Amino acid sequence: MNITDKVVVITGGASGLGGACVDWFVRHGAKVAVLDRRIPDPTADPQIVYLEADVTQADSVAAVMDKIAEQLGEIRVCINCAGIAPAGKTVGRDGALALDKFRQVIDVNLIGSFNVLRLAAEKMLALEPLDADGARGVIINTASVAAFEGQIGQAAYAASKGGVAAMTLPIARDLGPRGVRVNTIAPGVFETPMMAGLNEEFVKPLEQAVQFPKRLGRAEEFAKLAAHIVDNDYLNGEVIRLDGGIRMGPR
Ligand SMILES: CCCCCCCCCCCCC[C@H](O)CC(=O)SCCNC(=O)CCNC(=O)[C@H](O)C(C)(C)COP(=O)(O)OP(=O)(O)OC[C@H]1O[C@@H](n2cnc3c(N)ncnc32)[C@H](O)[C@@H]1OP(=O)(O)O
Ligand SMILES: NC(=O)c1ccc[n+]([C@@H]2O[C@H](COP(=O)([O-])OP(=O)(O)OC[C@H]3O[C@@H](n4cnc5c(N)ncnc54)[C@H](O)[C@@H]3O)[C@@H](O)[C@H]2O)c1
Repeated sequence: MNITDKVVVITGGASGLGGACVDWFVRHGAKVAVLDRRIPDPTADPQIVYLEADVTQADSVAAVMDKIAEQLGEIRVCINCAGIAPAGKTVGRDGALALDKFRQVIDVNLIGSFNVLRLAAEKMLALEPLDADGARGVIINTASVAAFEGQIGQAAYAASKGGVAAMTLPIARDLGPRGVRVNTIAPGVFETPMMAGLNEEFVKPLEQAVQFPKRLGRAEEFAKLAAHIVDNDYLNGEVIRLDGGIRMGPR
């Protein structure tokens, strides 16, 4: 799908990987709607609309989708980057992990992603096809390598990202007949404010665990893959690791 003048909804676009996607898609001529719980001072850029919303809230996200369609036009791409990655051992020094802590991670990362994509897909399915294939839209979710090799303290996070990875194909099967492609990126370890939450002593082993290049990923490298997924009409139903070949150890 050619991205010029298309409307792209990016959750978590106020920071990190989502923010890099905002920059990339604006630079390549898209109209971008940022859905985030933290909104920076709205830019003067007419190509970007910032909308404050919590991805876990059904009604507010539905209202925001309506606003985006009214303000920017037909939603053709939805990129789910909003997420949290708190750590907590199943049983830590303070005893069993509080269930609400586990629930919150699932709520934001898994349920929040589904909440947004289901409403974006509903908008896409009502649109005219863009080409002879019948393409109507593209959805990209964000999992993590933790979905496959979660570390100590990542039970909740890994479960949430495992769910994001696992739902990719069934949602692609649901939406394929109506021309919407669904893929998921599973990033390795990327230089973002989220990673800054991890003690430096824990980051070094992760950097060393990357096969090549031995460094953290750059947010623009994530955006470049997201852009390729949108551009390549034959990519569908896939979870794509973007990780320099890292296979994480227990810690
Ligand atoms: C409440 C703690 C705040 C932690 C913030 C976490 C931010 C996470 C940011 C990640 C964002 C990127 C996510 C992305 O998808 C990619 C990845 O998944 S990269 C992998 C990210 N890894 C983690 O998030 C690991 C999470 N786990 C931990 O941080 C810890 O295990 C813990 C849950 C905080 C528990 O640690 P402790 O309470 O210290 O208990 P332990 O028994 O495990 O510690 C014993 C001993 O080992 C040392 N240690 C603990 N964790 C690590 C580690 N990850 N690397 C190296 N060493 C570790 C710990 O210091 C103890 O040493 P001691 O004090 O006994 O000398
Ligand atoms: N940074 C990494 O190494 C890495 C690796 C693998 C996967 N990921 C995933 O990539 C995504 C982006 O991570 P990042 O590193 O850019 O993090 P980040 O913390 O820089 O950005 C996350 C954004 O999501 C927003 N957000 C969080 N909860 C929200 C909610 N309930 N509603 C709306 N917005 C919400 C935050 O406000 C923030 O702007 C996350 O899903 C994360 O789990 C990150």
